[in-house]
Order: sequence, then C-alpha cells, then structure tokens
Amino acid sequence: MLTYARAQSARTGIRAIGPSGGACLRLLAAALDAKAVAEIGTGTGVSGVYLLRGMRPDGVLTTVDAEPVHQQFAREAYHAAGFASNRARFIPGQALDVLPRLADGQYDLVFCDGDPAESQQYLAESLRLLRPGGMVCFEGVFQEGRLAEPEHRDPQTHAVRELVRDVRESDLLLPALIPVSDGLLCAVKR
Ligand SMILES: C[S@@+](CC[C@H](N)C(=O)[O-])C[C@H]1O[C@@H](n2cnc3c(N)ncnc32)[C@H](O)[C@@H]1O
Repeated sequence: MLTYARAQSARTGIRAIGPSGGACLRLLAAALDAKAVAEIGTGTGVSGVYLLRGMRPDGVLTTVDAEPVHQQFAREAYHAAGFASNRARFIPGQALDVLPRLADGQYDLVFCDGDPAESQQYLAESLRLLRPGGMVCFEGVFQEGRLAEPEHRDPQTHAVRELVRDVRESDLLLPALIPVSDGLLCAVKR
C-alpha cells in the first residue's frame, strides 16, 4: 500500500516521485536483482516503497535524509506497505556527510532525489558506491521544464545541466534519459 506515504506527501508538501517514475524504479530494481540499494532523499517513503517492491526479498534499502521527521514518515510508510523493519536502514544527516561513510562497490542501485544543487557530488559518490553493472538514477532532471530553457540560469538548474553533461561525457557510464515523472536520468556503471 502506497496510500500512507502519498497521503503524508500531500499533507506535508514533501515532494514525492510520481506513479510512472515509481513503477520505473521498481522495474529497474527488479531487473538488477537488487540486494543493496542506496537512496538520497527518503522523503515520506514513496520512492522507497517502489524500490523495496522491486528488490530481492532479502534486500536492504539504505536511505539518507537530512530531516529525521521525514524518515519517521517513511518508516511508518514501509511498515504500512508490509515491509519488515530489517529491510530498511535509515541514516539521518546531510548526504555529503553520510555518503563517504558507505562502503565502496557494494550497491546495485543508487537513487538520487535529495538536493539537486549537489547532483555532481552525488554522481561522484555513486560511482564509488556502485558495483560494476550497477545503476545510478537521478529524479527531477527536467527541473519542471527549466533544464531546456536557457534563460534559467539559477544555481540549481545549472548544477543539473552540469550533471547531465558529466553523465553524457563519462566513459564509465552508459546513460538513458527516461521521460517519466520530472525526468529520470539513469546510467549503468561499466
Ligand atoms: C523530493 S524529497 C524526496 C522524495 C522521495 N524520494 C520520494 O519520492 O518519496 C527530497 C528529500 O531530500 C531531503 N534532502 C534535501 N537536501 C538534502 C541533503 N543535502 N542531504 C540529505 N537529504 C536532503 C529532504 O529533506 C527531502 O526529504
């Protein structure tokens, strides 16, 4: 059941991935037979429920958020969706403080949905965290249309443009831009 997580998102205004993006995440986690997934930006747990549904039954989602109260919503959402508490590891804190503490090469999938202005740093950390053949995904790269409109030069949109360029030009990555939700940029680590 996603009702709880979506209701908390609507009530609090904490943005959550849409149904098409969520379904895509679930499929990607299943295709990777994911046992270990890292998520930046727990929110109210909508994306986490989709990821857990796609992962192996013994898989563990490690999810990071700067706001402990958001993680409490997500904890309740995973419980309401029927997942045992040992399926998720909640780490509160700023992503750029927490990510360096996670183990190298141990993750099948890294889902980035935290602060878009930090996207390039998330990519660098993801490349370290992923096993070969693993995948990194960024939600929201269309930036509600601003990405494709050159007059938008705010720091956040600029950072996402730089991310898209880095992913496209990297020899280490095989990218695909999937037009679901607000743009899901995915890339497999060679
Ligand atoms: C868009 S919401 C995530 C939504 C969630 N992925 C979902 O689809 O249900 C973004 C989340 O990232 C968190 N966040 C923003 N900047 C962050 C940072 N620098 N480090 C960790 N978490 C951050 C916010 O507190 C918020 O809960």
